[in-house]
Amino acid sequence: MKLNPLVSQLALYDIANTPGVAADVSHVNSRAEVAGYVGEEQLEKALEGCDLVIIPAGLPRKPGMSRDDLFNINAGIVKGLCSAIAKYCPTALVNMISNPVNSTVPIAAEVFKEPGTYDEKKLFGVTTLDVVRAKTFYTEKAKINFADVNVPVVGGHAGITILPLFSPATPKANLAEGDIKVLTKRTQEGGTEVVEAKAGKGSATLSVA
Ligand SMILES: NC(=O)c1ccc[n+]([C@@H]2O[C@H](COP(=O)([O-])OP(=O)(O)OC[C@H]3O[C@@H](n4cnc5c(N)ncnc54)[C@H](O)[C@@H]3O)[C@@H](O)[C@H]2O)c1
Ligand SMILES: O=C(O)C[C@H](O)C(=O)O
Repeated sequence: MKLNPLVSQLALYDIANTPGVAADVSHVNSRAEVAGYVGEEQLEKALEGCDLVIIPAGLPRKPGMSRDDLFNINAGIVKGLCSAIAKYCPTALVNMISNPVNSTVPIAAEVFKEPGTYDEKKLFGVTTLDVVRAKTFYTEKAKINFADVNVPVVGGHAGITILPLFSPATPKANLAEGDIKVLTKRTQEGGTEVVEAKAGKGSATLSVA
């Protein structure tokens, strides 16, 4: 976001350690001014005037966990943040990263419906990672150039709800049905692949960006 030329102000909010992250990010050479806010008492200031709110707050999975196992803790965190969004920047676009995305997006919708600020065109679950993975695995298997590869992915962001569509993928590669099954499964399990490789030290962060 700091590198995005459309961003003029970047407000970082966390319950801890924001000043350090904000100082670090502020040194990226782009026009966006960076401010760090820490703790609930500064949430109002962080959100005031925001056009876009990106929510990556909450627990990541550990090996052996499903995204649903994060529900109890992350649902509460998302609910709190969305209530504040409804109050302090009710017209902002909201990008939900916190898992389980299949549940945190509907939670956000319900929170926004209460004060009447819900707009289905302004609430998004972040599933770009599924597209990134599908493109990478397809490109490697098809032995084609990475430029201009397109693989649509529909559905949600957990296991079999992630549905990569390799048949209409371009450029066409005419992969065997068995290969498509393997690529589909690997895309659906991409998050688990990273969580297991990180062995308890978090989930995907680099491929997301
Ligand atoms: N949708 C996706 O593509 C995608 C990709 C990667 C991670 N995730 C999800 O994003 C979430 C965060 O993952 P991570 O690896 O960045 O975890 P992390 O532990 O590195 O960061 C989570 C941050 O949330 C903060 N936090 C906790 N409660 C908060 C609150 N009430 N308000 C604001 N901040 C709060 C923590 O202090 C921490 O800094 C997880 O649920 C993870 O599963 C989703
Ligand atoms: O898999 C996870 O827990 C994190 C994220 O949703 C991912 O797809 O990498």
